[in-house]
Amino acid sequence: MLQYSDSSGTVAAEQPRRSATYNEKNAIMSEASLRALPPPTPLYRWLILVFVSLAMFGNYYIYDSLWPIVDLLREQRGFSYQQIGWLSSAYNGAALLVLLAGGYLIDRWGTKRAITLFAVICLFAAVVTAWSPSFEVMLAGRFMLGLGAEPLIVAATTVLAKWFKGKELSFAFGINLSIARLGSTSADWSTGFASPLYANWQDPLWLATAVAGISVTAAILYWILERRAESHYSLGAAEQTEKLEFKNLYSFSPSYWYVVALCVVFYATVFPFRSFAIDYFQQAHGLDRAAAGILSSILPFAAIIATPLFGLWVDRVGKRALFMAAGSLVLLPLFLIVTYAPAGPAVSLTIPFVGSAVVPLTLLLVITVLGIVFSLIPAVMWPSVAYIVNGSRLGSAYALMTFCQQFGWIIVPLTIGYLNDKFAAGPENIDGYTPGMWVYTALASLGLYFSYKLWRTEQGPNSHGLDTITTKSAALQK
Ligand SMILES: C[C@H](NC(=O)[C@@H](N)CCCCN)C(=O)O
Repeated sequence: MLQYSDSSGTVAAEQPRRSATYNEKNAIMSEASLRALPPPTPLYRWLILVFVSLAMFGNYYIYDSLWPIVDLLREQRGFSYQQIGWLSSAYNGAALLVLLAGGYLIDRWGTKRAITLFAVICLFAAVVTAWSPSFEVMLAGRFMLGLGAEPLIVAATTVLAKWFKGKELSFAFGINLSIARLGSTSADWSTGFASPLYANWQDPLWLATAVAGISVTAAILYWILERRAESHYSLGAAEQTEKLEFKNLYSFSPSYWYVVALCVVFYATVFPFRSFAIDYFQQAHGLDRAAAGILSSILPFAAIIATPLFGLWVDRVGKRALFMAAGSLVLLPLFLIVTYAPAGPAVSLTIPFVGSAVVPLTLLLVITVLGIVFSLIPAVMWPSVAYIVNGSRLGSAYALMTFCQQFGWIIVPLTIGYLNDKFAAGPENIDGYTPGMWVYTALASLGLYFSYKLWRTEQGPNSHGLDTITTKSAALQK
């Protein structure tokens, strides 16, 4: 009879006839060698982080490579805004399907094989998206991207948890997310450093395919490193990846559901806004593509720097629910300012090796503030779940949150595309973009409502300490 440690650390008896999963076998093998081998060196841990994060870099680049060519797809291939919305939502449709099985596959194959396989799926997705002028083929490519990209993110998180648990886990998550966001930023910057490619819709997508190659290479290097580590270091028993489970949903507390609701409306606002932003800056504000790309890049670029800093700050001062409410409040007026406020004076922006842009001050300020909110809310929201949910159910809680996130994110691009088409949005009719901006504003007000409810709950007897637990208070409790 086999014995293995489950994620809560208890030893369970293996059921007869069920073959051991990859992690179970790994746990048994590492039990035997645990005493003989030294722990991995810090350098080895950080190398693992770099390769897994580079796999994420490619993943985020491919996802965002579509947005700088929205105008070309409309002009050269006659796509409507609604078809652009479908190209965005196809990713989420696939993610909804695969997230149900993702945890199982990662557990079965182990993260080495899973990350490489998902990176290869992303590479194929990039090829299919760039391949043919047919809308249906492109849609299939974006669907395939959802099948690879979202479970790759889950697998990467599993790797970080395994290598950094009890070490610098939050900081490692912050660095991982920053490198991933560099992928989004680079896709926006490609309008500058790769501007000759933007003569047609296809070449920027081939560039994305090349970046997908970086992702696969990084995944293979991670595989080699982790395999070497298994015989040189004691890695401890691998955690089992928790599955998405729909039973016992009711047992999560109201605070958890307020965080999930905030997550749904927050990402349903920011990600679709980014999808249409470069085209919007071109059509409604008269920027050229390179300037629109540079302006759009400020959002993920701000997040690269500010997300880890907000993480460190919040760990020191607590006040997590308050920070989420404050971020939601700041988000609320931004889309209306973009729509109704005067453009203000033109200001010049230069990004070394990328290019320069002259952009209206109002847009620059709004995107910068949006970038700060995009750093603050994710930096506080994702780690907050760990304070609300019991450790043994944390994996399920995150999987469920990511699953719910897709529902908002699938609907909004379709809605914005529909509204832009219905109101004939374009350079001759800038007002046609206004209904879409009101949709973002309505979602942001829901975000404010959910974060206020969370804050109120956390002030009362059912608090989980979101506003009170700090690194200092946690250390005193030990
Ligand atoms: C941490 C969070 N990640 C997600 O929301 C992922 N489910 C999807 C990311 C897709 C980006 N192209 C984030 O990025 O804030």
